Amino acid sequence: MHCVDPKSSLSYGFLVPWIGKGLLILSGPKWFQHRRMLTPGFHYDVLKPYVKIISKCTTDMLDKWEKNITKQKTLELFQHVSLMTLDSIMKCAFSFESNCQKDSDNAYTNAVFDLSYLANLRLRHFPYHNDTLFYISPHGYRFRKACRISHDHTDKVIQQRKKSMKQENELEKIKQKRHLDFLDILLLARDENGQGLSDEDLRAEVDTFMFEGHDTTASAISWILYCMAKYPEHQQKCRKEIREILGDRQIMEWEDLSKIPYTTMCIKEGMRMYPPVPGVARSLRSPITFFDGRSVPAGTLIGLSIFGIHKNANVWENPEVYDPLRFSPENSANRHSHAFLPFAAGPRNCIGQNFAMNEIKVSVALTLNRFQLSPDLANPPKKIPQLVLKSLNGINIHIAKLK
Ligand code: HEM
Repeated sequence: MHCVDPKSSLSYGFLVPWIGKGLLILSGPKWFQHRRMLTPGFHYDVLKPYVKIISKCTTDMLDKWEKNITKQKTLELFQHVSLMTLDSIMKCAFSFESNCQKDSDNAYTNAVFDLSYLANLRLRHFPYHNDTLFYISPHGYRFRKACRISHDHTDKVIQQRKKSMKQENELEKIKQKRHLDFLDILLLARDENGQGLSDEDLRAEVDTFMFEGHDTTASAISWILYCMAKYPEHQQKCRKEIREILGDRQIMEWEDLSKIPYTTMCIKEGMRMYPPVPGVARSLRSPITFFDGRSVPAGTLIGLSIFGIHKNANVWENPEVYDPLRFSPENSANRHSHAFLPFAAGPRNCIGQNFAMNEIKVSVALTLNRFQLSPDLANPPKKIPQLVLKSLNGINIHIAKLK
């Protein structure tokens, strides 16, 4: 089961000083052991109560928008949505009240922005592959500073929980008070020898989930809302569907998630055109031969462009056209299972994909229920592939409050 191609140490190694050797980076038996240990953290019973939490986090974001409407003409989505997804991953996975949506300038999200920019810069700038050269450079200095901010943030979350667990001391008491969250699962996890996670492993997992759990979904939601702004006819259809199930309600419930098929198709088409994780890399364990006879030897570093796969004109007719009906059951039936890969595939696929889809559905539905979105034609986004897909000039739209 754990005989999968390892992550390329060149591309992922630059992330280690930041997110440590957590699930995203690990390979071999240790990855397998962690994956098995963490999978229960994404069980349906665990995810169910998160829908209300995410609804509340989205509502807090939308309330802020409503207040800002008169002050500013355009809204840069990514910064608002990042704070919302950070708020919700902290509340859901770590039961941590950060109030991060209250400050417009959050040290952790700013640090994540810097870290993903700098890790990507390092990968593309050959002299920076050398540790010493990188660390003595101004970029290396900024990277270390941002790492410290990020680690301080995660340490605070871990320490607070360890303290409260000591006080409560009994699992049953915790269970009665609230759902077992991801951090409980990490702290209570034991291997076959009864051994828990070391402090280093624990922090790596918290850092990994804190980052993976908010930056990716922020990218997904921002680009999907941008598509909604750009294609008003689809926006309107989604709104109609959403209002039919919500009625007078302002929050989404678990049962609603499966009742918005058109919106779900629009979400998928948004992720096809703007894949939040634009590519992955592997080091080949064994040689592969392609259908045309060409082959690549073992040990080769492979970069796989999810962005490119989603634009493959042999699979997607007119790939630059936004057409949610590509994802109707009829149109999807005969498509290759690996033609659409926002969450990758196989044993190293995204462990958080159900969490992510729920969060995207809730936030898109509640946003469209309350606001009319239109594009800022003077300032269209300029895509930049970092660890997640971002825009050089932000993702700007106009919003208007609906009755
Ligand atoms: C729209 C949102 C998301 C997208 C598009 C996405 C995409 C991906 C992709 C493409 C991978 C494979 C990476 C690789 O092979 O290098 C991955 C892995 C991973 N994702 Fe996500 N992800 C999302 C949300 C999340 C969330 C919400 C979490 C956690 C709560 C999460 C946690 C992880 C972890 C831990 C891995 C590594 C899994 C392993 O290797 O066993 N992701 N994700």
